[in-house]
Amino acid sequence: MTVGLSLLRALKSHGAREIFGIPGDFVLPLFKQIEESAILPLVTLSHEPGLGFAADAAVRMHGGIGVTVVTYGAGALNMVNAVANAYAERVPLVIVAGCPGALEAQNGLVLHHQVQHVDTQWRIFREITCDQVRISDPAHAPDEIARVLRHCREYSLPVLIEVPRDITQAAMGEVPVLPATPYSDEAVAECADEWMQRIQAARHPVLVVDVEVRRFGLEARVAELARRLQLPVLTTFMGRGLLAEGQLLEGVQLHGTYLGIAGDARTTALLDESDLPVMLGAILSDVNFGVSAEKIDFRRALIAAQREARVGHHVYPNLPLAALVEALLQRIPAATRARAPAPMPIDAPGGLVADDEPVRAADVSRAINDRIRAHGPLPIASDMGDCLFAAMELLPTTLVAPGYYATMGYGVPAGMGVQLATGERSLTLVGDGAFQMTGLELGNCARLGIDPIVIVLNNQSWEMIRAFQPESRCSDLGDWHLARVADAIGGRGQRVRTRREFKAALDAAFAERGRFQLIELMIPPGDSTPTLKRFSDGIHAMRARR
Ligand SMILES: Cc1ncc(Cc2c([C@H](C)O)sc(CCOP(=O)(O)OP(=O)(O)O)c2C)c(N)n1
Ligand SMILES: [Mg+2]
Repeated sequence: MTVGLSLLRALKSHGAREIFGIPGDFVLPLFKQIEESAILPLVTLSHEPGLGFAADAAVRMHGGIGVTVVTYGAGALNMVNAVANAYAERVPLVIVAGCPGALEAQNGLVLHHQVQHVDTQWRIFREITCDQVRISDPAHAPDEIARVLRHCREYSLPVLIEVPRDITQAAMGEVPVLPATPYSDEAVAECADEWMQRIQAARHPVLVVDVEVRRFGLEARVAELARRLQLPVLTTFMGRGLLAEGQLLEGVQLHGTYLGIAGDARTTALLDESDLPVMLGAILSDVNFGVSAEKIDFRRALIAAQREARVGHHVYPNLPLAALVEALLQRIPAATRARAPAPMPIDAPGGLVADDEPVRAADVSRAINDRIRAHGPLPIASDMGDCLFAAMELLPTTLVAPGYYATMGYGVPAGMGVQLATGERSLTLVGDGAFQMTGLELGNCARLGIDPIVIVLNNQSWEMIRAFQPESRCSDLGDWHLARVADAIGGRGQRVRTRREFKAALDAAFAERGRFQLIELMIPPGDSTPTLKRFSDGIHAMRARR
């Protein structure tokens, strides 16, 4: 077997479902084997940032690992921001990057795509991946690749595999799937005992769930834990959309998303006034917890994330989240206790009034919630901008978004990745500024056989920038007539100004299959969702207090 085929088989055996790639001369030998072997389907897009975001969203939906294949230098370095997003948001993404062969790397000439050093790509990716391997010696490479792929899965973080272009055809053995990294059952039991003692002694415990619960496929088990513990449940900003699938919510007291000063006061109080936050898979980020008026004292919390568990000041290292969840479940009788009070109705506006009033940012969640109430949840991708705050106003539904890393450009490629991964039509929320960055990837939909629906909140500005710094004039973007752009690249564009037009356009978009749909909402400049307004008011108020 060749290096290329063995690597492709290994990616598949470790949970890859497809390859997102853009070729270049440093990876053409590998591309040839990808296409000839068809071990994994190949999806090509137009620009590496979009490629990385699409692969990120796909693996968030189907689990396993995501895979991108890019050329050396110009390709891989063009994807750095998308990989950084995956690292920050704990996404298991494999970057297979071409690199120079051994001989050409030493022939004394500076190579095309090379930067300061022939290893610059490697050095940059060490900062945004948890492990790396360069396949330079096929005799030892299988074990090294196995180690890297296990790290990708077990830490749910990106990894780099460099493939020198002169080695792709060399012979290499099978890459083993290593057994799970061992950990101490005793430590898990001791931690679970300690957590249970504290949970039973607490007066107002609250369960907070975040992205690692999905990354490790634990939503059903965590929902069962929530049912048995009978605790109120909150998601973090990043964890919005967790437990939203199907029956997961049965008997779970999901009270919505913690938004601190920007959220519903009763929901916020569940965490701010809790004497024991139990935080599963939580990233302690400013977006998740920085908007708390009462600075949360995490020393009184129980926190399990990044393969360790914390209790007060001490830490249990090398403790997988799945093992802890199972150990906790073993300590709680399955018999359901007295029904706990029903959760508070999730603060989700509905009831779009389809009249001739100008459409506003607040109407986005109203219209989508009406759709969810009438037709059930649907997978949603959101970009960064006020659209992400609109996504916080939605009823429980699957959501992929750069909730913590907060990069623009994620939405459109992510919505495409969602449909490519699940076959389900996705709905994407994106601002006009972010659409300008990666929106043209939609031109690939016809070739890929997908038909996502995209709602662009076109306020003709970087409105969030203006919200944070009103005096900035750099935020004006002008009118790009994005509905016409959609028509030009194979979709159907509808530009709407009133709420009546919005409702009609949304109904028409869902009614038509076979081409992507773009609804361009002409939002009045200066308008924003109530959630963004509360966030920015709250942040200004907190800054004023400091
Ligand atoms: C790649 C990238 N560049 C810059 C930013 C900074 C930034 C925001 C955050 C603060 O980092 S929000 C925002 C404006 C977004 O404009 P648009 O997509 O039109 O959405 P809206 O008009 O709803 O704001 C920028 C430039 C970013 N998050 N990501
Ligand atoms: Mg905008």
